[in-house]
Amino acid sequence: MTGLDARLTVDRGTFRLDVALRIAPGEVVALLGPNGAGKSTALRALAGLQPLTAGHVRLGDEDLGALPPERRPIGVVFQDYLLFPHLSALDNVAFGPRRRGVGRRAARAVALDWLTRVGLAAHASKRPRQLSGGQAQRVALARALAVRPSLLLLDEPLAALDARTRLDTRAELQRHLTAHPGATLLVTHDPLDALVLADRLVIVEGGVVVQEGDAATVTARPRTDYVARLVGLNLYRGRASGHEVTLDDLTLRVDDRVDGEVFVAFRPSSVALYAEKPAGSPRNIWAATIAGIQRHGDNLRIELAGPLPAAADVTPAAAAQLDLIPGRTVWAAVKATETHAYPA
Ligand SMILES: Nc1ncnc2c1ncn2[C@@H]1O[C@H](COP(=O)(O)OP(=O)(O)OP(=O)(O)O)[C@@H](O)[C@H]1O
Repeated sequence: MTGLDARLTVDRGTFRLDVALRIAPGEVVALLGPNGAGKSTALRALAGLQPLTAGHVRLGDEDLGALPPERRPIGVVFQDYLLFPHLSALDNVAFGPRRRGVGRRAARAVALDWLTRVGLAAHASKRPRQLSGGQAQRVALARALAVRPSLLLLDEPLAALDARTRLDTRAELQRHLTAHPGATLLVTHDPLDALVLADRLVIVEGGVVVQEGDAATVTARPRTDYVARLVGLNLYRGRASGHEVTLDDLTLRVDDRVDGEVFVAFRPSSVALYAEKPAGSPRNIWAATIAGIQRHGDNLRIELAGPLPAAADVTPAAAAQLDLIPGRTVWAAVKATETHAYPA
């Protein structure tokens, strides 16, 4: 198997996508980004469904640029699975091998093998409309893998599924991706899909890559507001000198020793709220206005406005005691040891 080396430049009206992507054989890369960032455009460009303005798509030594979509050694799973409605599950999966010149019987044998691997051998003769959403998605995966693609493209493969089915299908997908010897690109909105399924994250915003790396690094050191929200951290940019970081309206004391332009991040659960200003404390303390309150798992997530816009997680009991209502002023505190500062 060979890896992917792509430079994708695509102009679509006023939007320009310009990203470089390398994926090693066996590696799973998640492409994450907000709506309109260019994820689908990148996937379609790799599949040959969207012409490049400039750049290249190579798999090992092979240049795919001149190949039409159906001749590319690529398997694609779309969000809405796009199975052929008039073909059985078996023939849907056999379609790829048949198209690549495999005889009818042999193609069906390959298809049955793949349906067995995704646990659907008993449903081989069913039409797509007789399958559940999760089953149809597994048939789509079997169909994509049946051609043994050098590059597997997954476009929001779990987005159309309900929560329970999603959990099961994600676990199953993980098994198949681990076994897949080729490169995989997973386009997703869902940080959980990315963290569970991918070896590496590539984050695009406005058509360019804003951050990439393994999950541990990206989640510990977000570099944009979008990434910070994705991983659930408060994020600020400022100027550091020693253990002090000067932000727009506030100076934060941090544990890390840093100098120059830095990011400071901390968890919403690290922010404590008080009705009265806590006295004699080594913590960072600032006055904040409650801008919003939302449920967040078992806790409440409080949106704070003021000199340091932040999210704070508090227990419902604490919220009741503090009488947290929108518009109220509270004191927020975070310990230096709960912050994380790193070069910008
Ligand atoms: N048919 C089109 N013609 C012109 N511009 C388009 C077209 N489709 C999309 N775009 C532009 O391309 C940009 C990227 O769209 P794309 O669908 O790739 O984003 P995305 O990251 O996949 O978003 P989403 O998560 O919403 O699917 C959009 O901002 C949009 O302005």
